[in-house]
Amino acid sequence: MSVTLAIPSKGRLKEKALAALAQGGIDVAPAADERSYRTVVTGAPGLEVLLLSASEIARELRDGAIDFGITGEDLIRETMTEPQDAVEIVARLGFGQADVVVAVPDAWLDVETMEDLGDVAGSWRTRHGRRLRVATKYWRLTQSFFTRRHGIQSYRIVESLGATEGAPAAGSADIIVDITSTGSTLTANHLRILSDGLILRSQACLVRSLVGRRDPEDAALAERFAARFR
Ligand SMILES: Nc1ncnc2c1ncn2[C@@H]1O[C@H](COP(=O)(O)OP(=O)(O)OP(=O)(O)O)[C@@H](O)[C@H]1O
Ligand SMILES: O=P(O)(O)OC[C@H]1O[C@H](OP(=O)(O)OP(=O)(O)O)[C@H](O)[C@@H]1O
Repeated sequence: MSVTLAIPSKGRLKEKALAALAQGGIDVAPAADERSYRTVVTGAPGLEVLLLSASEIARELRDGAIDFGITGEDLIRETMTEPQDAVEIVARLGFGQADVVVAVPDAWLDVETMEDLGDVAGSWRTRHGRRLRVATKYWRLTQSFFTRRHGIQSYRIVESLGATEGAPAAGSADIIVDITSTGSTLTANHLRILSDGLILRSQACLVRSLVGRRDPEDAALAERFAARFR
């Protein structure tokens, strides 16, 4: 009988995820072999805690390869088309707060709103001979916000794997969609958030996978674990 929970193996969410579990009476210590991604858990019989990267946790929840995960809501929504069919957000944990936003160069004085951006995107091709380029690692969230929510059709996503805020200055994109918390990276790169450019307010969540069948004893154990954090 066992239930699996994955928590971030590194990065800004790791220590706070461990603290959130400790607050719920669950202590997680590294395995004897420090390079192992397994852990030693006390305070929750039958719970196995694994260390994975934050984005990997979202994928494993989607695929039903783990029962629970702690990761950012942005990664959950970016990884799944219909998150409500694949996962349940058991609890928002109050750390890892950051916003996914649309930001344009400061110099674009006439572009304040998504509607303004739609106008610019519409005429971009005629003026520049190519579509408006959006640098992001959030292509699913970007498409859904630009196309479905705001009816903007003419743009191209340039996939960015890091330092997204640098893309406009580097000339590899015109605008960006990225995560921000204090706003200092945007400011340092002379970028400004559109007034209605907030795509998602994200924070770290305890998430349960709804995918795959489990035996009744494991399901009961999973339910008791979820209830501790609801
Ligand atoms: N500046 C920030 N402040 C707070 N939370 C942030 C910030 N930037 C990113 N996050 C959140 O942290 C999570 C990603 O964590 P982290 O950056 O530690 O992972 P990562 O190491 O980049 O993950 P992976 O290796 O899986 O790509 C995301 O859910 C994101 O919303
Ligand atoms: O609004 P701010 O407080 O400036 O934070 C935003 C920055 O934080 C994250 O990057 P991070 O520093 O984690 O580097 P990363 O791109 O390697 O994740 C994110 O990708 C932004 O670039």
